[in-house]
Amino acid sequence: MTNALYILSLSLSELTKQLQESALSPEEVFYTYLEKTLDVHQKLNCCTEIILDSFEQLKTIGSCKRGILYGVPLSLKENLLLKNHDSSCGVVKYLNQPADDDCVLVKVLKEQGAIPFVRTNFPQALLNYDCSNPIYGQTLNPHNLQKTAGGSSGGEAALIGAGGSVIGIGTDIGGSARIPASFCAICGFKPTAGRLSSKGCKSIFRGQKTVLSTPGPMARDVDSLALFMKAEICEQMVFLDPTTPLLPFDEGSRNSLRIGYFDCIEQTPTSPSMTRGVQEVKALLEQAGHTLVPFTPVRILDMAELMSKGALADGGATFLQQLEGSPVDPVLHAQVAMYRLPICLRKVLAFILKPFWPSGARLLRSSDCVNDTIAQWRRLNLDVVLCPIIGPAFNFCYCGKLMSMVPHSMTYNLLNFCAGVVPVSTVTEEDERNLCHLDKGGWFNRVLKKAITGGVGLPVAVQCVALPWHDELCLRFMKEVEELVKKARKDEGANANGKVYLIYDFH
Ligand SMILES: CCCCCCCCCCCCCCCCCC(=O)NCCO
Repeated sequence: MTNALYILSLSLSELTKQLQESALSPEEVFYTYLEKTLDVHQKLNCCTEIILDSFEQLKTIGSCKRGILYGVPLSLKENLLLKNHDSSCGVVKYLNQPADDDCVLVKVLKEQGAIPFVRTNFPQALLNYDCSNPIYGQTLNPHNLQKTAGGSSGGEAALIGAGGSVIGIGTDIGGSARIPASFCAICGFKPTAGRLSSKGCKSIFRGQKTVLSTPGPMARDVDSLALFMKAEICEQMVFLDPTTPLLPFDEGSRNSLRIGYFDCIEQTPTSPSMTRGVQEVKALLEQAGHTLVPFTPVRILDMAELMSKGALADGGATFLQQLEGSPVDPVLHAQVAMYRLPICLRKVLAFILKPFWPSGARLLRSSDCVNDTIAQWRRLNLDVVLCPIIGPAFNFCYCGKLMSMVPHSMTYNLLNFCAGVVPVSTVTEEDERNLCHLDKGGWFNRVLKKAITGGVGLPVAVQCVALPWHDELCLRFMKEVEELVKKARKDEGANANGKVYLIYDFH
């Protein structure tokens, strides 16, 4: 194995150990990843710029030798502010407005010895889970170039999934760190909003508090996500952003868990492979001695309504305003067409739709989704929940037509629970044959069928959820899932039946 292949094969924990012990130098690690990133970008169009300041940072990195991430090259989604760089969010009017300062997360990571070296792609205006915009174009999926990488942190997921970065940061208001992780076979984590600083994470809306956005790490394995959280959660973060809690990262230990599970949710399209992923992981968890309890998400239709009316309380007016002067990317056409409908026409449509699609037509009602959900967890005495995540990777331009799938991920932004995604399997021929069941389930199911047709071999992931501020527990649960899947793969004879996904094969 060449030195480059060796470096690229190391997990984040192994890499940091080798750097701290001087078995590898920051220079050889940096240039190895830079070369790989350039190669991956040529194929996938996942990057927006190489951060030239990183070459300067590399020269003085020795002063950060005691940092947790000393010498580790790091990738960043473009909406994370970086001093003297634009964060366009794919919108023309944000071009040529360089930031005055780095965002807090980047400042802390630099102190911890990490070297941000590349910025990554996203969908225009960030409120979509595809990955294309008129400035940087479409990002492709590393496992099938005919599919999207997902979004909105799709550039991160594609780059990490193809081996061009060992750790990166995405942002997530509706699934944007988790959905592309699912599409690209990596792990993505949405912490409880507020646990990590959001200061300097640019969004297209300001002041929207109903559905909370948060930055979150993305990497090839769960340990890397945990190491990232450990590096960020420190006194300096609280000093730079006192809105974050003085809550040290607790590595803890893994005990037997009581796990709620469900493999589909009402009125929300779910693909056969997403359902199978949950069922297979449920069986593995039971065999390992955990207790699995059926769980029905409470008031999901109320929540879907709150998501839509919270994230777009003005009916999409601000969203359209921000796009003024920009060409609109094709991934947004379905959404923009809806936001442009006059309010009176929407009301008429809602009236007509009500008997056929009540959830899409109901008026906002008051409800207490957070406390109802917590009460349900307490009644069942749950530690965590296992559930599906949107996937497998879609054909281009279908994400905007399938906003009806967003409750799979956005529910946990609305509730402000923490949630993460772990790849567990690949799409089988049988999953593909089972797509015929989607013909029966209404218009959205038929669109989903078109979106995911031709997906054999693509990654399948599951979602792990925990209560607010239980980020460490969520990560420990994700780690348990990851380890059980790896062990099952070995036991079943190295993927002989095509069921268990070979996590590292793609890298
Ligand atoms: C049964 C019908 C349910 C419809 C629910 C519709 C909710 C629509 C909410 C508006 C669209 C949100 C898309 C979110 C995609 C992910 C975006 C994201 O996380 N971006 C990160 C920004 O930092």
